[in-house]
Amino acid sequence: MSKGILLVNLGSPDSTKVEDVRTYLREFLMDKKVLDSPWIIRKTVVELFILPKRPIKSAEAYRKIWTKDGSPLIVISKILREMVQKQMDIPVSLAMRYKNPSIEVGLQELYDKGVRDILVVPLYPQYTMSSTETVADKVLEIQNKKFKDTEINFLKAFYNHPDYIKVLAESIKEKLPENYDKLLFSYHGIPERHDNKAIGAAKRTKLPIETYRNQCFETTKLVAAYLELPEDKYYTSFQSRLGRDPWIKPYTDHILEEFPEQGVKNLAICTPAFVSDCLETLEEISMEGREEFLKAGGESFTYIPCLNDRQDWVDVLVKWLKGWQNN
Ligand SMILES: C=CC1=C(C)c2cc3[nH]c(cc4nc(cc5[nH]c(cc1n2)c(C)c5CCC(=O)O)C(CCC(=O)O)=C4C)c(C)c3C=C
Ligand SMILES: [Fe+2]
Ligand SMILES: [Fe+2]
Repeated sequence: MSKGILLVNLGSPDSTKVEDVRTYLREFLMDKKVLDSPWIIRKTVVELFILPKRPIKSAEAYRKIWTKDGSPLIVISKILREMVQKQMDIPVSLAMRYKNPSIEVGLQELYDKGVRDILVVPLYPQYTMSSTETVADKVLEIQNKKFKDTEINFLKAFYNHPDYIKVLAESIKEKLPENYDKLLFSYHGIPERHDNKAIGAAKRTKLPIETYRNQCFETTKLVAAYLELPEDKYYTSFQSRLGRDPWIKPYTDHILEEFPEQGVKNLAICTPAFVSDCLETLEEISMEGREEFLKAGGESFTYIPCLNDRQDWVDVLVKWLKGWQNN
């Protein structure tokens, strides 16, 4: 069977117009793997409490990072696809879990090229229900509706893979200032309830299911070991909180406020839950986070970019994809 690759990232609104941001947030937050309450409660919360105002604030944030070619997340993902395609002799397509290009379009593109054996690559190093699992759900739903004669497999989460750790660590090393007090690893957060579900599933099934929080700490530990960082030189925290439920801790915004009074004045920060820079890294961390830290008494703030279109990252992806292709 003819083989092909589908790279999948999260997705962005089509534009920074409030209405486009609202449509995007509706699709995103109505996903039961993101807001995991019963449909009627989710619908009420999303329509009555989130969608009237949040899109205005989010659109403003998107406007600060938007490029002439669109959302950084999409632009970078397109470049990544092109670079991977250059080194692969099978078709490589790109899709987004929310909005465009959709997973349906990505699968159709491969199908029209005669591909029937597909490796889906969720572009998330750590897996959890609101990232990797919802990509798999959507892909399988569409396969079942339209592409029943295809075989589909998924690339495993790579949060502890030595190839990934090496490129991540090297990307950090290149940007780490000589005199920094602490390197903060800030990961996208999730509600604690999501990780509790993973703990329940691990107990019930005796499968080696790792919580998202533990995976993040493992990524930090492996990068720190690679870079030979002493324990007092790095810290792990979680960003992007939404709503009133408890999310996994510690919270990045609290840490950024507390660090200066603990003597951490020169901070470097990386965001390893994201392989491409996006709203959460460029605006929430590099703009808002920087301001918060400096206001609290911090002196220097170095934002370390995501892997984006680094050649060593492309080479690692290509190595993994060729491994699958030749299997
Ligand atoms: C309940 C809410 C959310 C969960 C759970 C969640 C998990 C999660 N998200 C990412 C990756 C990204 N999220 C991004 C933006 C974003 N995330 C949420 C909410 C949850 N995410 C919202 C509402 C938004 C939109 C912006 C906003 O209004 O604040 C992005 C950036 C997208 C972009 O266009 O740049 C990414 C990427 C992961 C990996 C994850 C679980 C670990
Ligand atoms: Fe998110
Ligand atoms: Fe955010």
